[in-house]
Amino acid sequence: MPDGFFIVIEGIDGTGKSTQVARLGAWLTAQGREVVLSREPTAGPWGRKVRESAATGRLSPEEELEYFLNDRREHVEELIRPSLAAGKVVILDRYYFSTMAYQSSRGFDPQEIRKRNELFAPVPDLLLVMDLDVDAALLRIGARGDVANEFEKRENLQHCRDVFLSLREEPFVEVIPCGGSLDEVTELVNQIVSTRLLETRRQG
Ligand SMILES: Nc1ncnc2c1ncn2[C@@H]1O[C@H](COP(=O)(O)OP(=O)(O)OP(=O)(O)O)[C@@H](O)[C@H]1O
Ligand SMILES: Cc1cn([C@H]2C[C@H](O)[C@@H](COP(=O)(O)O)O2)c(=O)[nH]c1=O
Repeated sequence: MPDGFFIVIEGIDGTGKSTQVARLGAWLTAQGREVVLSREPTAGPWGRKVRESAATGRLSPEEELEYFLNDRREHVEELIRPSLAAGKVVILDRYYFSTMAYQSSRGFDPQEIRKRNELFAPVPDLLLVMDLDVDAALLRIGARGDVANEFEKRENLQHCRDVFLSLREEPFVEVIPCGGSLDEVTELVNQIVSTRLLETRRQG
C-alpha cells in the first residue's frame, strides 16, 4: 500500500482556502487519486463548540486552545491517520498552523503551540499558505455576505498573516499569493502540488 500524501491549506479568513481545497480535491480525483477533504474546526463536538463561540462570544483563551486540541486529537485518530495509512491524499482546510496563528494572538507562544500539536499531529507533506492583504481578505468576506466574526477582527488577522508567513522557510511550505483571479490561484496551486507529488514519488 503506497503511503498517502498530506496537504494542508492555511491562511487568514477570506483568502480563498475553502474554494481552492474544493478545486484541488476535484482536480486530483479526476487524476484517479483517492482524496479525502476535511476542515478544522471539524463538525465534531469540540469543533462545533468552538465554532459556535465565534458568534456567541469567545471562550477563555485556555478553553479555546484546549477545545481546538481536543478537536484535532479526534480528527487525527479518526480520519487523518487512517486515511494516510490507506494511501489516500488528505487535504485539510486549516490545521495546527491556524492554532499557532489565532491562539497566539491571545497570548500563547506559537512555538509552544506547535510543540504541543506535533506530539500527536503528523506534520503535513505540503503546507500551502494562502497569502492576501488583510483589507482585501475582509472585502472578500463582506462580498461573501458574511459579517466579520470574533476571529476576523482586522488587527487579529494581521497578526495571523504574520505568523503564517513566518513559516515560509520550512521545507514543506509554499506561499501562494492569492490576489489574482480564482483560476490563476488554482493554476499555481495545481502546479506546486504536481511538482511535490512527483518529487515524493521519485524519493520512493
Ligand atoms: N482569487 C479570488 N478572487 C476573488 N474572489 C475570491 C477568490 N478566491 C475566493 N474568492 C471569494 O472570496 C470569498 C472567500 O473565499 P473562501 O470562503 O474560499 O475563503 P476562506 O479562506 O475559506 O475563508 P474562511 O477562512 O473565512 O472560511 C468567497 O466569496 C470566494 O468566492
Ligand atoms: C483550526 C483553527 C481555526 N481557528 C479559527 C480561524 C477561523 O476564524 C475559524 C474557523 O473558521 P473557518 O471560516 O471555517 O475557517 O476558527 C482558530 O482560531 N484556531 C484553530 O486552530
